[in-house]
Formats: sequence, structure tokens, C-alpha cells
Amino acid sequence: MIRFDAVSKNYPNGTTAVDGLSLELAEGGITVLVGPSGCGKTTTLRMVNRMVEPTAGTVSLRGQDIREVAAPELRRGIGYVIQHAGLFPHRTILDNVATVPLLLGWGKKKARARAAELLELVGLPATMAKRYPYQLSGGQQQRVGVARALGADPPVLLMDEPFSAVDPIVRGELQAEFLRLQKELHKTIVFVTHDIDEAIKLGDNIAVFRTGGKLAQFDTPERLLAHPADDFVADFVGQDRGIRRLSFVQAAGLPLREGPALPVTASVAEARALDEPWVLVVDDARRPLGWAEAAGLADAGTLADIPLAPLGHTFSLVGDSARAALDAALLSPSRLAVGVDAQGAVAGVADAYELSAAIAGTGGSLGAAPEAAGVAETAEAAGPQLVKGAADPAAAEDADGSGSNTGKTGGGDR
Ligand SMILES: Nc1ncnc2c1ncn2[C@@H]1O[C@H](COP(=O)(O)OP(=O)(O)OP(=O)(O)O)[C@@H](O)[C@H]1O
Repeated sequence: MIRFDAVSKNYPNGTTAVDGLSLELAEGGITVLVGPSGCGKTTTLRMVNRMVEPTAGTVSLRGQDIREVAAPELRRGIGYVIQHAGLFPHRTILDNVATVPLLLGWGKKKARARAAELLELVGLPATMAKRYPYQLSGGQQQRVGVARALGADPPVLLMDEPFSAVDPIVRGELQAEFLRLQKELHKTIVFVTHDIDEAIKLGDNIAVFRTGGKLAQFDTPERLLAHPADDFVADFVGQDRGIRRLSFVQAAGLPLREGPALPVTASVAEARALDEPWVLVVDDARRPLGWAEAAGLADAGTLADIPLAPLGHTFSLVGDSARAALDAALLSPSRLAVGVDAQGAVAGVADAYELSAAIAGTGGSLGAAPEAAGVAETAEAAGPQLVKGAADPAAAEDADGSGSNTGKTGGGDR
């Protein structure tokens, strides 16, 4: 719905900021523009709302050349969010957010009611409405910036490095919140960042630019990681793209086997009899409680009487990615990843070798025992599949409402 046709921008000093860009951005999706400093991302973004006019070519919005629309009218349908939020320092938070509705002549009461709604939408408590920007943290200010951009409910949002001025933890929270919001709002979003991790996490599609304002590749995150167009893109997406690609493979497709598992009511003698270095201890609903190390087992009593090594992560077959599964295996004291179903019950286990073999498509199932067979067979039949959204544990948990019984599934793993 936003289309660039052979668009270039040359500045009078001889700089070519954007060079012959042709690109079509999907309606209702997030397109991320990413690339090294000075490669023309911001210039491209600003050509959408006519803050920058192209030297050559055409930008169109829903089929209409944007030069045919007066800039103020065009911008009414396009929200704009920038780094450091750009709030008005002498206006309260509520009035900052009410700015656009007021400009549209909504009347004070209605504009403020809308602003209060928007603050709630971006996850800010009502008590902040009366504060001034300097009384908010950087992350909170960015939320206000997003709320303000949504003021007139524009179908298009332009976001220029909106989360790069905050620390990594707050950035992660803002990104998760942003994805949640987008699930509700389905805006057409153009998002500029220089951070490839952010691009992969947020983008439905990613346009990678190289210096000189040239488009190097336009693709989904999965394809960018799997099939970088050339050495520049491969370098830019990073050496660990093999691991990161696993974020797009569903854990549901991985074969699991029944692990050495016993209920917490079982005797220590039963655990010893399994002759395994580690035994997974489960509750009466087969939810995992922890690992018992055979070497440390007492002579008598039940598994309830002994201290268990923590599970580490489990991974959910509903919504988690293969990367979360591999992570779970590597972090587990037994080196076995525990897969749980939608109810949080143990579906089976696998070690890193089995998981990587399965992911590489060379098998990996080691004969599922009866309890796990159903899951394992279904999983194998389906095979690892490329999915959208499997990589975002927060989103996945939202989607299936399950998460893990430990509350520690996966990890921010894209
Ligand atoms: N008004 C201007 N006059 C001259 N050159 C400009 C102007 N604005 C931008 N440029 C140049 O155009 C090129 C692209 O700039 P742009 O801001 O689009 O890059 P960017 O990819 O967003 O960079 P960054 O990640 O550093 O923000 C740069 O070389 C920049 O110096």
C-alpha cells in the first residue's frame, strides 16, 4: 500500500541519500528499514510523509501519488514517532497526547478523553497524565510518543529509531508492547532501525540498505537469515544467523522421547533403578518439578524428600521456537530439554544433538515411548515448520495463553 517506484534523493551537495529505490510495503504489516549509518533509512521514511521530496521517482499511498495530496492532509493519516519521543516539555502528558485530536478540532473534552484512552492503550497508568515529560523515564516518554502518534488513529505509522535511546531491558519491554499493540491495531508501519536484532524481532518484512542509499535485500526475517542475497547482507545479519534462524522454526515440529521421569511420590529406590544420571521429577499432572541427580540420592524415602536441581527453562510445544528448545537443552542440568504441552505437562525430552539433527532434517527421534509417542509421532509427521511469531515468547504466550508451568519458557531468543 506504500509504494516506491524508482525513487532517488540527491542533495545539492552531491550526496545520493537514496538511489533508485523500488519497494512495495504491505498494508497492515511492519516493514523495517535497516542498514548502516547514513545509508538512507531516515530519508526513505521521510519521503512517505513528504518531509523530504524525492528528486526522482514516485511514492504512492494506496495507489495515489502522494504529490497529489497536500502535505498537511497527507500527514493526518500518518503518525510519526521519533527517537527521544520529541514531546512538548511544557505540556502535560495528557495534553501532549491530545495534541493531534485538538489540531483536528475535536474540542478539549473529547480530545482529552481520547488521550486518556491512548495512554491506557500504551500501558501507562492514568496517574501519569498530569505529569510533565521530564517527570517520566525514557521508556515511559517513548510510550507517550507512540500514544501521541496514534492520536488521530492514522492507518500509517512512521517510526524512526523509536526505541534506541533507552536501555536494552526497557527496549525489550517496549518492543514486546509494540508487537502486542500492533496485533490489536494492524497499522501499516514503517520502522527505521540500525539494529538487525530489532529488525528481525519486529519486522514482517525487512529492507536492508547499503551505504549509498541502495536496497540490498527486501525479504522476510526468515529468508534474510536463511538466504542473504550477498556477502554484505550476510555480514550485516551476523555470524550467528544459523542459530537465530531457529527462532522461526516451531518447537511443535520437534521429535521428543519419553525421558527418565517419575512422579514425586515415587521412591528413591525406583529412581535408582532407572540407572540414569538424572531423573525428571513430575507432579500428579505430569508437570515438571525439577531434576533429581542419581549420584546424590539417599538410600530411602521418596523423591519428595530430596532437593531437586532446578529445571532451567522448559519449552512449550505450543508457541515456542526450536531455538527455545535448544536453549533449554543447553541450560538443563541433565542436558535434556523438557518439552511441555499446552497444559504444562511433560510431553517428552530431547538433547541438543537430537534437536539439532531433527532441525537439520536428518531424523533425531529416538523411539518415543508410549506416553510420549502421540506427541512425538504427530510432531515428526509435521516436521519442523517455518512459522511467523514462534520466535517471540511473549507473543506466543499471549496467543495460546499457556506459557509453561515454570513461567520460564524459552527466552527472548530472536
Ligand atoms: N539535508 C541534507 N543535506 C545533505 N545531505 C544529507 C541531508 N540529509 C541527509 N543527508 C545525507 O544523506 C545520507 C542518508 O542520510 P539518512 O539520514 O537518510 O541516513 P540514515 O540511514 O537514516 O542514517 P542514520 O542511521 O545515521 O540515522 C547521509 O549521507 C546523510 O549525510
